[in-house]
Amino acid sequence: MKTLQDTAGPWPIPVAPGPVHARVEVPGSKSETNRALLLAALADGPSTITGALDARDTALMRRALVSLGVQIDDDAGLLRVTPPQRFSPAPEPIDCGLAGTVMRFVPPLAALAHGSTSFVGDAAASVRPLAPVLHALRLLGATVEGDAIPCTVTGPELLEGREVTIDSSGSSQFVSGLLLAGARFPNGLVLRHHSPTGASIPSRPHVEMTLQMLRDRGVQVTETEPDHWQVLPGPVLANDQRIEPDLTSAAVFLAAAALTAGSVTVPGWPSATTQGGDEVRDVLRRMGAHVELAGDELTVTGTGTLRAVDADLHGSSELTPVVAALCLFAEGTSTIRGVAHIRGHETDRLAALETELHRAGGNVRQTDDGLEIHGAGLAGEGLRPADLLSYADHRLVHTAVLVGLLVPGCTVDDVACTSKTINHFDTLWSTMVNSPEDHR
Ligand SMILES: O=C(O)C1=C[C@@H](OP(=O)(O)O)[C@@H](O)[C@H](O)C1
Ligand SMILES: C=C(OP(=O)(O)O)C(=O)O
Repeated sequence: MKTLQDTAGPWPIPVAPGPVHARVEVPGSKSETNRALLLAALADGPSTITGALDARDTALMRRALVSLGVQIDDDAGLLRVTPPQRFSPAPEPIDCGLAGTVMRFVPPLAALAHGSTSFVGDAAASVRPLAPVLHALRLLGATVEGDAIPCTVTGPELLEGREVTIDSSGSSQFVSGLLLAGARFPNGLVLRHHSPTGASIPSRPHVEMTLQMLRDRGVQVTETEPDHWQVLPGPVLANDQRIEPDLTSAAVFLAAAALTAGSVTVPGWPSATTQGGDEVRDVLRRMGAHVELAGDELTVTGTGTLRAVDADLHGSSELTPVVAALCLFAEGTSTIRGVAHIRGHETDRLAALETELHRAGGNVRQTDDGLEIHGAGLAGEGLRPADLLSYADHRLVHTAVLVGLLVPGCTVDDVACTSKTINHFDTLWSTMVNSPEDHR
């Protein structure tokens, strides 16, 4: 089996030899891990984190925090995080890679260091929106050069501001990043979202995740009215956190069951969660799959029927690339709506999905806020083998492997970019596709 290490060129996507039957242990949530790391760095004493995701985005977060003076020890997967007395400016530019959570969550923390910290990233990072966070830091009293990656944040002796209004319709991470550090600003934080066009904050469950993790650490944060938060200044209490599996990462594996009339089980599924990826259960059910949560095991069983769906993914926009692949094989015309802002994700996902699904013969059109997909049915009528492109976007690889699962002869150019959220994705995927039935 070819793995990332020996794959230089396009990766031949494994074709389903029949129904996929597998049990897949999905790594920890990127969103929870990076919040837990950041909050541990801001805490009043050492914290531990178990089940943390170990992938590129979390490695970048760890390195960023260490360069600001945080100590992180890895004891066979148990992370011990010890905050410094006071953050020190990073001696070298902080590499954000293509991680939204690093580029939006770390600058507010860097503003607490007295001195200058620079931020750099992958080529595509510089077109991801960041200005609202940097604008807020200026209002709070930091000096900021730049409006995107690369940029430099210089913290004063004391941040004197308190009230900021930003437009967070481009990403929920703007609000999350400011709220996460808010209790450590000397005057706390009063934060409002206001969009001149009336556009709302996307990926709302991620804001709930931020609020819940703050409250779990004793931070007093209230949503005084819709889109208006107040964070009181005070300590962030150290704690010990266990990270849930990443439910958005799980989606691509579960989708394989729906596409092949197979059955995929993901253990560790939380009964209650703030992860937007949990929405995948509802989408799969509405498309015709059988979805069952027994204890903490989620099993999706394909029924051989895949119905078109009208899916508003405004709250769970990360799911769009996987849902788009499912819609490609559905019976009838599907609509994905509410996700205009994913043009600012790792790539312009609406344009990329339109182009790549076309490449495989799909009948797909991007709309103002989503996609319209005329499904080819599970028989894949009219679809053809294609050399699919990923645009350095891990979730475009997820789309590609689902297309190639049913359309023999497809490749994807950069399977290695999946390491953003899943290490060794190619091995995990090939193993799942080729699992013998008795390995359920
Ligand atoms: O806060 C977070 O951890 C995230 C928020 C969401 O961002 P957007 O609001 O930009 O969609 C999500 O898509 C991203 O993958 C992770
Ligand atoms: C949008 C995503 O990532 P990021 O955290 O970099 O915004 C994603 O993982 O789908």
